[in-house]
Amino acid sequence: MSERILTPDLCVIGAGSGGLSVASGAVQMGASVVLIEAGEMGGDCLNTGCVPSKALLAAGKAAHHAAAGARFGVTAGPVAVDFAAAKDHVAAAIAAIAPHDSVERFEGLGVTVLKAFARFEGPDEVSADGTRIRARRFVIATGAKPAIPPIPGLAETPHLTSETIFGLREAPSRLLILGGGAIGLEMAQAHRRLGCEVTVIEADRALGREDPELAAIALDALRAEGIEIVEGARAASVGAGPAPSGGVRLAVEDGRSWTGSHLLVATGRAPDVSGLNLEAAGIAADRAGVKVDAGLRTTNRRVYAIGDAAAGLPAFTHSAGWQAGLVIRSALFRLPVTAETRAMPMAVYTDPELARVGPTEAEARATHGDRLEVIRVPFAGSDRAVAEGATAGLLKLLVVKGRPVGAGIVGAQAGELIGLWTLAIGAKMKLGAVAGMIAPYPTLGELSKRAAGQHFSPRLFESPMVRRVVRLLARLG
Ligand SMILES: Cc1cc2nc3c(=O)[nH]c(=O)nc-3n(C[C@H](O)[C@H](O)[C@H](O)COP(=O)(O)OP(=O)(O)OC[C@H]3O[C@@H](n4cnc5c(N)ncnc54)[C@H](O)[C@@H]3O)c2cc1C
Ligand SMILES: NC(=O)c1ccc[n+]([C@@H]2O[C@H](COP(=O)([O-])OP(=O)(O)OC[C@H]3O[C@@H](n4cnc5c(N)ncnc54)[C@H](O)[C@@H]3O)[C@@H](O)[C@H]2O)c1
Repeated sequence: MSERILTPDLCVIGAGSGGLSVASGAVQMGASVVLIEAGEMGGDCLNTGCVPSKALLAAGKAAHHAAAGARFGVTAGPVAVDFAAAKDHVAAAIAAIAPHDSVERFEGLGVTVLKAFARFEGPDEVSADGTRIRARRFVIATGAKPAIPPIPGLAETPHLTSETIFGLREAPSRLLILGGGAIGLEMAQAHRRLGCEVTVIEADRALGREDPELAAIALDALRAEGIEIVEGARAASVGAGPAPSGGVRLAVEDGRSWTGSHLLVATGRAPDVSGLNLEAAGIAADRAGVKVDAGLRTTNRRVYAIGDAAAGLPAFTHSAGWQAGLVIRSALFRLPVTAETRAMPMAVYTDPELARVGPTEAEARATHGDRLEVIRVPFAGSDRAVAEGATAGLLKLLVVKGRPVGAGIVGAQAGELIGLWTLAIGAKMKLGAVAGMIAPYPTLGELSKRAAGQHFSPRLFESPMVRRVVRLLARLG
């Protein structure tokens, strides 16, 4: 049988958040596109990442609210959790979104989809299950995999990762979670609220990349729900738990140990470029991922890399989607692009949520020194937060010369609230625009207006000059 040879404008490897966005955008703008996917269409986000994690958190939230109505004068009977039914909700959420990412939809758009594993055969050729693709441009969008640390005993001990935990049909009675980052804490709260005992063991600081003042509010809330979060505890060994209960035993460097029915390893993710034969195409990569320049080109100028597979870029679905847009501009329209992450937001979807755009206070202080102004607005000052009993929260705004450079929010709806600051920072708006905005009352959105207003209040309310002008005008009648 002779080999099939395809010669599209664009060949995209990986049909996850990044690859799907490039393929659909490019084909709808008239490019011929081949999209190659070895696993499930939709990649990590749809199948083992964002969607199942947010669906499981939603199930946990339902259980929590059912049990927490007494302060509103609402009580029901004892709350019963059917863990398998919660997993049915997770599966239903994936199934509802899957058609949007499906082979059928993409072929309907005109993309040639190959369900196969891709590897480079040379600088301008990729092969996939007997098909050779010689494209004008290639995009590597192969994502990342859970990174499993070399802890003695871990490889031999059954453990879960984000790729397997959503498949559990029975609730773990006692879940140990290694790693207090986004995955560890989202999974901790979802499982705790669905009735599991949960301990999180973190080598450093939980939510360690976030502002400690904001992280502390989220961590206090999680601890108050009964989640044990142990910080500064680096795992030293893993093995079977004591008979007869068995399970898993995890020991940390200072000698303490915990036993659990299950262990989730959530210690970060590693770019997935194995088997791509990058050397054949002259593409440099290391443990951080495929090396890219500011225009997302690899060391082979025909080839771009985006998303979790690319080194040094924020590893989120919205980040991969935004990079896809840049690649389309560069590859199809030959316009110069720069992957500048100044206005890249992030959110951790625990309750309360924690969201940020721009640097943390410490990072901004290192860059701007004394020019940095820090404005804090507690959620307790929001009438809406009081009405809803959601006063645990803080908005922290970082300002330099009258413009916002960063915002961090912990509290209800933080992931939604960060949108305004993402726009303001991205568009380099002045704070006056946000201070002058009319926010509906009572909304949490008023917190943003109030933060911007706080920048002006000393200049308005404590200024002798303003007082003199007002008195003068009053005398003039
Ligand atoms: C538990 C969890 C929760 C998350 N929650 C969020 C969230 O709430 N918000 C958010 O923004 N991000 C979240 N993320 C991160 C998000 O899922 C990733 O950043 C995003 O999926 C990266 O997209 P990508 O296109 O780079 O890779 P992926 O979506 O992983 O897609 C890569 C695809 O490439 C395929 N592939 C790999 N190698 C080959 C090959 N050689 N040939 C053919 N195909 C190949 C893979 O099978 C895969 O389908 C979460 C991640 C996890 C694990
Ligand atoms: N809401 C979201 O946007 C969201 C949710 C989940 C995942 N994600 C993406 O997935 C990525 C991976 O998430 P993650 O939580 O696995 O990684 P992470 O890097 O955010 O956190 C991993 C944590 O594990 C700790 N750790 C590492 N080795 C350890 C050891 N031996 N013992 C104890 N602790 C150890 C680290 O100190 C770190 O705090 C995130 O960075 C993010 O890009 C995003």
